[in-house]
Amino acid sequence: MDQTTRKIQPQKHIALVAHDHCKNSLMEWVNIHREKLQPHTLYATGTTGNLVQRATGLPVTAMLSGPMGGDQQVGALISEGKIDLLIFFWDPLNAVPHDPDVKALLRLATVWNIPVATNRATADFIIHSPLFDQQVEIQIPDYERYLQQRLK
Ligand SMILES: O=C(CO)COP(=O)(O)O
Repeated sequence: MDQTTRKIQPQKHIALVAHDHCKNSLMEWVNIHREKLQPHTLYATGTTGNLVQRATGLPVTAMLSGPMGGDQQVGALISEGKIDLLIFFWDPLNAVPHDPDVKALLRLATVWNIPVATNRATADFIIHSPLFDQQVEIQIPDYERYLQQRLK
């Protein structure tokens, strides 16, 4: 796949997602890093978003709840280049009914090469990275060229 680049702006669009047993941990993490997260635009799946907003007062654009399609909505935003960073505390110890959606979300985050934290330690590394508040250029699939080649 040919690659092109996309600029991630200093003010980022960040998606927050947590499975039920991980929600407290995510809310605690957001509270700890409230000041750092404040200038950025937050998105989330339904329950996570409402809980984060209630617990921290930060504005969050909430999609549908995960099992009802929220993971897919976040994945669609990633495919459209509208999400720059995914913080997804997924639960490795409990099954969820929408496991294919979880996989699809993680897959699209990898396809579009955005930074992803799937646990708290990685989220800490990302938020403490000097790149967190900077403009960053990432490599992404060159979709225009991909389409042109398929239409030849
Ligand atoms: O299920 C989720 C992610 O797979 C999260 O959904 P909620 O934020 O609605 O709980």
